[in-house]
Amino acid sequence: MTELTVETSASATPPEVKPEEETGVSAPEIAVAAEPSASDLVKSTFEVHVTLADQQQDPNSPLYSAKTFEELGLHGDLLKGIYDMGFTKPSKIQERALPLLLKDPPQNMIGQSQSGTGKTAAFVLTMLSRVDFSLNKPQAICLAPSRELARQIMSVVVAMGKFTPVQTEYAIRDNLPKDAKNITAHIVVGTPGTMTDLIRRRVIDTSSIKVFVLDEADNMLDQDGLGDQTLRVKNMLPRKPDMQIVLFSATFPDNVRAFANKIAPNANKIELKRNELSVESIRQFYMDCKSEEHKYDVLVSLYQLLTIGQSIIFCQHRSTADRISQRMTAEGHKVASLHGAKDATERDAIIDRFREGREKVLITTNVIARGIDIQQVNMVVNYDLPLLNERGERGARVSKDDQRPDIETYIHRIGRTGRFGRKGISINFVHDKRTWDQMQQIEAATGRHITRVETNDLDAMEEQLKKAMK
Ligand SMILES: Nc1ncnc2c1ncn2[C@@H]1O[C@H](COP(=O)(O)OP(=O)(O)OP(=O)(O)O)[C@@H](O)[C@H]1O
Repeated sequence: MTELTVETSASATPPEVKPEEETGVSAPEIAVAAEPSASDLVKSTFEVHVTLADQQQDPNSPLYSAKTFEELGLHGDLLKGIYDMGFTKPSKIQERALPLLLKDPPQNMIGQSQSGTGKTAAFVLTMLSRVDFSLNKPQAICLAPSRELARQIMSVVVAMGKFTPVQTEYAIRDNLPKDAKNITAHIVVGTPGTMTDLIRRRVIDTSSIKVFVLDEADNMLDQDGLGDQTLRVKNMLPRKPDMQIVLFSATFPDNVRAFANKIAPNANKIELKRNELSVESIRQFYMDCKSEEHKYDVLVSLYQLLTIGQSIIFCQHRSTADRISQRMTAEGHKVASLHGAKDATERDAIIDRFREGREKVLITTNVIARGIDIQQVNMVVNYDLPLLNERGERGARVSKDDQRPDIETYIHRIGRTGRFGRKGISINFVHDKRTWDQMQQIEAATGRHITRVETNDLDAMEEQLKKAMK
């Protein structure tokens, strides 16, 4: 391996790995308490349960925990990429997941960790370290639920693989010419519909694929949403024993977990406790609005606060996102709006401008509720709470009478702030008994308190929220 001289500012005191008392799960399992580290931005404490596929092995063994990137046996070019990105030591999830992901023979992984804790680097490193760069064929496929997230994942592949000869290609809509032939890139990142299309048309030859990654896996396997297409991709991959299937998300609701176990059999598992699904560094608030119309006035009164850092406003429908962004723009406020009805080029331009900080306020739908990592976002507003329809489906139209909040989407939405230990605030707008009840259900399910913010006294409101942002 190439020798590296690495400057690190970290004086990491590795947290102790503590054996867990009886957990009630048949396979070996431990709890790892993540302790605050002065040199690290990850200050939250949370527990993960590690369950090894091989029940003869001890998950408590140092073999399954890496306090440094060096001890993972990565190629020097990859280590260089990691340090070039400014990472000095593995985050909690990386510490636990990477030894399992990189082990030979390859094993499947179902990994859960809170939003903004570094799951992407874990699966990107897995793909990069398994690819044979001398073979010009696709060897790793990664699927994500939106083009925005696929593009972001690709930027991590490119940054981390900067010192390697890795070649990459997108499988996202309107990216390749219609007559594109035979992709020779090593790693292909995309959305399930376009990936299916490219494999079917034999533009992607899957015979050498050895790593299959699903980011936001619960969403990708959601049988009412992307599940069918994801399954189609999976079924077109070669059936070989060393195929590594890697599923990651911050949420794995019970109904998806069973399906995940089928898709990734005999997987090593890292799981979060049910009431530790969202990070502590996100302070959650709500505002009592008098009516649907009053929600707009309250949003406008927040404008100064929204632009202190950057903020994302989530609406249930594209039409609402368009309506409020047009109205705010007409009234002289600078806001951008992004949703799935816009064309690909426009979507790319909008998210890129927001990423560069050229737009401060982004009004959007669930399309970017998951995965998007923009560290300057310190505020998320749920203009509408995320809802499921009466059949428990997300993404489909929800009528006024539907009652159930979409807890998973809520957790992902607020996770757009408070990235990697940074502070962030989220504000829910409630305006009647129905939305109040929905918020109560969210509070109960996530186990995190949601504090009321004064809407009548603007100065008091600003003071309260500014304090929480510091
Ligand atoms: N070891 C590390 N050291 C420093 N920063 C890191 C490290 N690992 C990841 N990060 C940074 O942490 C941020 C969040 O990481 P990432 O986007 O992978 O989170 P995630 O767990 O996938 O979140 P989500 O569930 O929202 O998708 C990124 O900006 C990433 O660059």
